[in-house]
Amino acid sequence: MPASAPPAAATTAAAESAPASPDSRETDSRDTNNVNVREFTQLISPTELAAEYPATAAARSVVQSGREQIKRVLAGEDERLLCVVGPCSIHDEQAALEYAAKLKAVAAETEDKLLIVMRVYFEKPRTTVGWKGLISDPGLNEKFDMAEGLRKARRILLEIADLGLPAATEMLEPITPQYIADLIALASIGARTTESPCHRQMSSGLSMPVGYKNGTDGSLQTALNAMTAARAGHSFLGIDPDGKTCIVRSAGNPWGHLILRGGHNGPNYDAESIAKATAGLIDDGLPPRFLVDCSHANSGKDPLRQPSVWQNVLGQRLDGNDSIIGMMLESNLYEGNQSLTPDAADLKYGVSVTDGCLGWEDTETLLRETYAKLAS
Ligand SMILES: O=C[C@H](O)[C@H](O)COP(=O)(O)O
Ligand SMILES: C=C(OP(=O)(O)O)C(=O)O
Repeated sequence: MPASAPPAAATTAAAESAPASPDSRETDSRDTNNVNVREFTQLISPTELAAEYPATAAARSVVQSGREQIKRVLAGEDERLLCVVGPCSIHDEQAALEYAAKLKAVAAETEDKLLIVMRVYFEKPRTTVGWKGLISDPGLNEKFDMAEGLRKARRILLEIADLGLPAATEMLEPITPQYIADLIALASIGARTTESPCHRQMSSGLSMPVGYKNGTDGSLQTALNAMTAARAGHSFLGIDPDGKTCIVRSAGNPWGHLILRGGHNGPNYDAESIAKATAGLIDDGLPPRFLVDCSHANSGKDPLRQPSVWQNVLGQRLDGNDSIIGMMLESNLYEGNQSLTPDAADLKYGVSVTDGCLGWEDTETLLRETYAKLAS
């Protein structure tokens, strides 16, 4: 400490004996609050965003009908196979819409046996660090223009709904649903957040069915507990449509379901794991019907292994196991994945920037083969 600086103890004694002025109170608060925050940036409210991109009657009808069809599959009242298919993450509007148009064509031709819902994932939960998705960083340039990210997400969802395709997404930030949930037919809570009380509470108020991945460690009970928790009503902190912080009082969401995605110890789509999941659901008083994610730890993150996982699970279903109500597939226009580039304009078109995906041609073949097997 320089010789001219006052001794700290003296400063403290003076501060203790003198009444605090408004200025010193402000200084005190700055010393202890938001120490590691660099900036707050106000965001457009959900109501304002919806006014910019209103849900058309046609889009609302696709979402409503998608939710109802999914609920019937979950309830065991509709025997079609629920196929949640699409990119690991959306980063390019044009590619997302090209993909959606292709998927819609297959969905229309196979709809008597398959209920196809497109993965339209805008929020990526990272194991450590990495691009967190289009809502967080729409420019893929670490500028984090989240107002623009939310705009893009809403616009893409509207365009996909206008094509007549229901959309599925992961709900990661508990703030996000107020901005886009009216356009989502199916939500999921990821393996990294299934154990989080905040996400369970959020799910209890969501308007659509919600799938819970098993934990990254493979833990089934984490997802079963999430289902039980989210079926109950909760009171929790959130935002309202005007973007004001508020107490949210939810009614509980009865449409929770399990998604098996494998774990650190390996896959969990084999017959023994499927039987264990069915028994676990029954033991916990939960409906014994679930999805299998053919990607992530079930494919060892090798996108080209997804078709064999899919065929295996489909085989179990064809053999009579109707606990399996559907599958999830990570698929994009083109196979594989790529690293981010300093300029997003240099990215390859239609290739994932997160997990590797199956390419469109193989995806279409898989869906059509599946249809043929179910129809025969
Ligand atoms: O589905 C996407 C990824 O598996 C998830 O976001 C985790 O990715 P990471 O382990 O590369 O961070
Ligand atoms: C992140 C995802 O999966 P998981 O939570 O299973 O890792 C995902 O499906 O995009």
